[in-house]
Amino acid sequence: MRVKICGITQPAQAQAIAALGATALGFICVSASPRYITPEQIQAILAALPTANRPDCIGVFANPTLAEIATTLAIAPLSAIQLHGQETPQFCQQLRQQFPHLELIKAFRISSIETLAQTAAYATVVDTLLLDAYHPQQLGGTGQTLDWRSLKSFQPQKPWLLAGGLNPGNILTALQQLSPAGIDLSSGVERSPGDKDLDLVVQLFEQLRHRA
Ligand SMILES: O=C(O)c1ccccc1N[C@@H]1O[C@H](COP(=O)(O)O)[C@@H](O)[C@H]1O
Repeated sequence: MRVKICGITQPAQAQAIAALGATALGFICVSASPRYITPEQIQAILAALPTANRPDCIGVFANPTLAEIATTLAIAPLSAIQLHGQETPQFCQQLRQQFPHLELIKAFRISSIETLAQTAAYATVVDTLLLDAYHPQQLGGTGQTLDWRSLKSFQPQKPWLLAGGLNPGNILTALQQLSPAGIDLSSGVERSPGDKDLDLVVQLFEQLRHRA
């Protein structure tokens, strides 16, 4: 299972989290977020990571322009882009055409079970879907959980990642109910926004080992 730790801001924490077993690291490219880092800061983190068994490096954007993504990629060679705003399938298609080597992840902030239907329109234009909890004022990193039971019937045509308020204390409960291709954690493994708590990341992987 993929394990993405998001909201990384420090090279040493990125190295430690990769060594603990994270398969993906997320970098927040949304300037309004307290976890925002510049393309230059991302570049410094990528340079600190080992080249062998390197985790996927994912830039998280919300309603970006193609030019903004291109500028970021020119500085920081990310392997994937996560779109966390109201990006259309047409925009995803354009992004895919411009950057065919990138994994495209489309995030959906789910306010009700009915909103899951919108994911179908993206199945052919992205590689991976991601479900996060809805918050009226914040785009992400909210610490709010989804109603996992209501997602049991979610069987999309693409692999999907579960996000939203996951932490070492609730991850096994979530995974008893759902079988996503991966999980995505941010505020549930940090001391303050962008400052990851390595003890909590260790606890997360201990919990995941119990499941195996
Ligand atoms: O983390 C942020 O600050 C953020 C800002 C803008 C868009 C997305 C953001 N984070 C994403 O939120 C989810 C889960 O967060 P949490 O575990 O509930 O704290 C994750 O997909 C992050 O990529």
